[in-house]
Amino acid sequence: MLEGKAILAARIRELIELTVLVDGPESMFAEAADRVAAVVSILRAATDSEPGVPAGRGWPPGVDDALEGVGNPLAPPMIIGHPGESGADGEVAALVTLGSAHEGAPGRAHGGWVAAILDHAVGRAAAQAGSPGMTVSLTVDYHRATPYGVPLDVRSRRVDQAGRKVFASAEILTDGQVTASATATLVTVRALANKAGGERPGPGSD
Ligand SMILES: CCCCCCCC(=O)SCCNC(=O)CCNC(=O)[C@H](O)C(C)(C)COP(=O)(O)OP(=O)(O)OC[C@H]1O[C@@H](n2cnc3c(N)ncnc32)[C@H](O)[C@@H]1OP(=O)(O)O
Repeated sequence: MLEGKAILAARIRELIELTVLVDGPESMFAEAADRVAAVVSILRAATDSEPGVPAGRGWPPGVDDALEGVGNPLAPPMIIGHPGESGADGEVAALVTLGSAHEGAPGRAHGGWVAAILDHAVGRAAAQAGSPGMTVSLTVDYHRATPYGVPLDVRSRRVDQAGRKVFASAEILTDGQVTASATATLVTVRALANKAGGERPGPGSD
């Protein structure tokens, strides 16, 4: 594990939260922006990559993953349960805590983030069931407010399979109540199936 990267990402998440929450004089923002620019230049000096080029994160999800990567400041991150902690019948259990930066309607998580969590959860469930694939259809039902600032319990499972199509479902719960649920169709992709436990193909492989 890249511990230093995870620590940096955690600090950046804090920075994002505070940037959303804080109000203050222009001078404070200017000073903070200058200091952030200094940090950016440290990282820029260490890479030839340009922002926006494919990161080639590949498979399986790693430290830079968009949802569960502890080294990716955009990832909440989602903590996927150890197989031993999974729910019954091959359920995948995960925990995720969103913050103020993920707010949509006042006081509740943005529906897009809720959908992203559910999308990732069904992907994880398909992979755990031995059929890693890509989501081709995701139907989300928003039952009640999904809060931020508290750990959310995420459950997912493969429901069925027909040829390359994998059907999966997932829910987000808080205080034992389902706030959002999803059903999904994924299509198994040969490169993922071949590499589920091994090398990491680039994005767009099939
Ligand atoms: C472990 C970590 C989990 C990470 C989870 C991340 C989840 C994601 O974000 S995945 C990224 C978002 N999804 C995508 O980018 C997928 C975009 N789609 C694609 O690239 C292509 O559709 C691809 C490669 C998956 C499949 O293409 P292709 O191999 O040509 O399959 P295709 O023949 O069109 O379809 C296969 C089957 O799926 C069905 N299908 C395709 N699209 C849909 C759809 N939207 N709804 C229902 N069924 C569909 C087809 O009808 C076909 O069914 P059948 O076998 O019965 O004829």
